[in-house]
Amino acid sequence: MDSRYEIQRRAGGGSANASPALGVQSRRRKMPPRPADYKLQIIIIGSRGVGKTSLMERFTDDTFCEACKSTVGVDFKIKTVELRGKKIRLQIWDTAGQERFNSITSAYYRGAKGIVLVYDITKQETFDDLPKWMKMIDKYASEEAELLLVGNKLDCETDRIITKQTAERFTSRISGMRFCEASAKDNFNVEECFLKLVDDILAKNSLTSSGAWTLQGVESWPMLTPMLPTVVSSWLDVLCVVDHSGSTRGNYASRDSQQEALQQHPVSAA
Ligand SMILES: Nc1nc2c(ncn2[C@@H]2O[C@H](COP(=O)(O)OP(=O)(O)OP(=O)(O)O)[C@@H](O)[C@H]2O)c(=O)[nH]1
Repeated sequence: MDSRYEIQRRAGGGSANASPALGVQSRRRKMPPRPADYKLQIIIIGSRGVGKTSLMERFTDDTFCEACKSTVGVDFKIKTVELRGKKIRLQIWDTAGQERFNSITSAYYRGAKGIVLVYDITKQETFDDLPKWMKMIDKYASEEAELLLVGNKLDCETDRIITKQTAERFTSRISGMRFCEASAKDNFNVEECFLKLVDDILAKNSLTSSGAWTLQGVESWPMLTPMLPTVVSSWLDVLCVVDHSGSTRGNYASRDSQQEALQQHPVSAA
């Protein structure tokens, strides 16, 4: 197969009566965190119920939801990591697995530097669906995107249907695709998988080339900056806060609003 399947200002700071020690501490608190050097987008795709949201939430918040609602359209979360001496802000897009949302989710493939394709090791049909997802990748994603196949729900070993070897065989047919197994529930191998993907992206893209984005700060959004929670500072985050009343995650279920957003703020800098 040839195609590639926060600083809140603390009260007390600056008081003339404050002890010298407190003054030092207060000044320290005012030091802003070092800004991220780069921003990358990662998209998580795969069939319904395989654990895409769970993997994202485990990686970004270290939480697990036993009875999550199915994703509608797309959601995202932000996580900042340090790799290769650089601070990288990851924008992780979690897509709906239901086919009826494909027309919405497909618009998010193009800006992604990394694609996480997930199946459930206990559900044959989610593995059988992989070629269909590869077609989506071929059609909508950048050829430069790094691919990672994740067999999720490894805690359910006794119910395993898809062997590791079967998945490795599938992966070997796809140029450059990596494979790992993980459990969002047990927090097994989740961070490792994501970090490996990010490292691959960094290795492939020169950090100073157009392959990675130089972070654009919120300074260019003076009217909106006071509205932003700490973790939300890019233009796209601003857009989502406006749309979703302070939520740190976005959700676009409307194709019109999504297209409008993409037109006003192109996701890809390529
Ligand atoms: N045992 C086990 N259950 C998991 C794991 N990851 C997710 N689940 C469960 O699987 C179900 C679906 O998880 P989600 O994260 O919502 O799956 P999704 O792929 O985002 O689903 P859609 O949004 O419908 O596409 C939920 O009941 C989760 O609690 C895991 O690693 N192990």
